[in-house]
Amino acid sequence: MNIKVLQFKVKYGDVDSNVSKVKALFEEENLSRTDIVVLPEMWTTGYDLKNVDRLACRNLEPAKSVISELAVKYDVNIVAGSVANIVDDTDDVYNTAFVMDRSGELVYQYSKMHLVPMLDEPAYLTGGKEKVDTFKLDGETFGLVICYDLRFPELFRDLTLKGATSIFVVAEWPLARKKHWETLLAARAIENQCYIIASNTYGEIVDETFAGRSMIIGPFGDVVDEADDNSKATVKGQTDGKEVDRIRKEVPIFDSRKREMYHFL
Ligand SMILES: NC(=O)CCC(=O)C(=O)O
Repeated sequence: MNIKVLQFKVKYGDVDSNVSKVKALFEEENLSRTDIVVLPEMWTTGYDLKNVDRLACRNLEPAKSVISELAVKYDVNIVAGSVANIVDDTDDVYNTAFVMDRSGELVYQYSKMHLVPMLDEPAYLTGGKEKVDTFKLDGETFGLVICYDLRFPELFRDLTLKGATSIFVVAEWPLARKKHWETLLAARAIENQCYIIASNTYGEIVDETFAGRSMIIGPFGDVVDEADDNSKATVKGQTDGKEVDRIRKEVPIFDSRKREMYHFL
């Protein structure tokens, strides 16, 4: 699968501008041989949490329709990062990631379960109550987590044991913890012998500076491609199930596991 991760600067609290930017980026890219396009976390609003009740999508709209149209227009699957989202006529706002296939159909959605205290999410958002699951795009099995979830290896192991050979991490990860971002992404790839496809925003956005460094890491921990920490970029790479099989034969950790010896898994 040919993947493109779009690294761009999310505009704080300006849904219209962010939607226009995403449409323009799709227009700019040559997507004729791309299978999956990936966006970052909270791309419609940024971390404007004080206004999130007013800015949030409702049942993923209008973001879902925009992404659906782009998927059909460019014949591409889209891992549409995440958006602030309210379900039906409730008051709770979730940080919800979603995925649309080439025909513009919703394939998967997941609301972030680990809310990040360092960005004040628990004060404004409600944590997702559904477990993560895998989903298929063009016959390949994927997983998806959101930003702070990166610090919880249990999720990645769950997804890998359910058959994911590539896991997306959609994020707005601050520069202050860039080292953690790079190290944990590599660790999750190495320990699960899978591709990690990570999208982030960059630069100073009101009171936080984000780390950029969107990247694709292979199942042996090698960086396939990465963006720098302070500019717009497109990160490109391919996933290959045969490479995952090869690495898992070479270092057979899944055969060596001792499930009965672990307290939690
Ligand atoms: N948006 C996030 O979840 C940021 C996570 C973060 O800052 C960290 O884990 O460190």
